[in-house]
Amino acid sequence: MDLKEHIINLPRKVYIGNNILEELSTYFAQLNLGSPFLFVTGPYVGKSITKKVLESIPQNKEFEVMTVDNATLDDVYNTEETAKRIGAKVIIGIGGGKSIDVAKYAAYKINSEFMSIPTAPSHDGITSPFASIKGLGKAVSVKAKEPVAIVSDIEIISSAPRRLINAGIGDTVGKMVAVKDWKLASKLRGEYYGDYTASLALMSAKHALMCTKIIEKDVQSGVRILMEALITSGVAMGMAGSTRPASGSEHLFAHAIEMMKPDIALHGELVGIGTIMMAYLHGIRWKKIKRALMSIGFPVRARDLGIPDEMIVKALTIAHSIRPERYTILGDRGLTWRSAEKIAQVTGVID
Ligand SMILES: NC(=O)C1=CN([C@@H]2O[C@H](COP(=O)(O)OP(=O)(O)OC[C@H]3O[C@@H](n4cnc5c(N)ncnc54)[C@H](OP(=O)(O)O)[C@@H]3O)[C@@H](O)[C@H]2O)C=CC1
Ligand SMILES: O=C(CO)COP(=O)(O)O
Ligand SMILES: [Zn+2]
Repeated sequence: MDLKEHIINLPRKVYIGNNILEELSTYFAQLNLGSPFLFVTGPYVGKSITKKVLESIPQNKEFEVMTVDNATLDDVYNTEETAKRIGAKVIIGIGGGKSIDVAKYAAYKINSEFMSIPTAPSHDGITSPFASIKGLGKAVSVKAKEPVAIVSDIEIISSAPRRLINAGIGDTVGKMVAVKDWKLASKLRGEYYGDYTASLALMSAKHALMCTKIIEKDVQSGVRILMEALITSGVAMGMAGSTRPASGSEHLFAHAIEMMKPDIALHGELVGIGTIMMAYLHGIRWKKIKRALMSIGFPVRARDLGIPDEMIVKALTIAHSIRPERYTILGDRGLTWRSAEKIAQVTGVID
């Protein structure tokens, strides 16, 4: 048994409920977090949700707000500089995955606290200690800071556009494939397989499937289940000390598309499509996953997202090379053009 030191950093508190963003100052006090605070937000969320949140911060607390358009190294650098200039004690990401990742990585760089305030349930970076930053020379996420707390206001999150909610379901069902890939790597390569963290990731995927049955009738209940699933998946990554439980071949496909055409679709949308195809390769119930996604209006065809068929096939053929150290069903040599085309056609992703 490998008894090497393994340190797990987890969030101290998860606040979840309706209209709880008004309580932010109370949470700062409960967590003993001093000001100045630096809020990192996006252009849309900044003008709407963040503006409202700031109204509830007491006048004696110092804070500054930064707006980031993207999650690039430049955005991180600007955030770091601002945080140093104002002596920020906490960097707070408020918005979608990009704002949260910039805040998370900047906090890691300057060793300040990081707080996560998601405004959409579109990804599982909400709790994870990893960040996806463009410009680091990697398509995949890197180690960053775990959140001291997560504040999940279900009222706000469930009002996010349906596309963002569906993307979160796509990111989460992907764990079914990710865990299969991990098990395979353990069998074929002797890689360490963490049963406990794999179970957590799998449970989050099952909850995402459950969410597809509820969300049409009751958005708030569906989103609450989804948020718990996203938080659980993030915790699984934190415990594993790697994104292994949450990212396998389905993510490699998504990263391959993102490399070729950044921002062509939401992260979770690409992961959802990747999940259907990789579940087919693994011989697991890909039709059930596809049906569940279709039932919520999730874009399951390349053309629904405006992605050319050739790009899907190309992504399938290069996906294995993105993170060669993480063995998946794609193997070391990847798929041939013909087999990739067939997989995409059989699963109905392309015509
Ligand atoms: N760290 C990790 O482990 C993980 C990181 N990721 C990363 O996260 C990113 C994907 O996150 P995602 O959220 O999909 O994309 P974005 O952060 O790009 O957000 C998509 C859009 O949704 C908007 N938005 C957010 N909340 C609301 C709301 N309540 N109402 C209306 N619009 C809203 C954002 O506005 P605005 O313009 O104001 O930002 C943005 O325009 C990728 O960069 C991906 O790599 C994904 C999974 C895991
Ligand atoms: O998106 C992620 C988990 O959902 C992170 O995965 P990567 O480590 O592949 O970037
Ligand atoms: Zn993901």
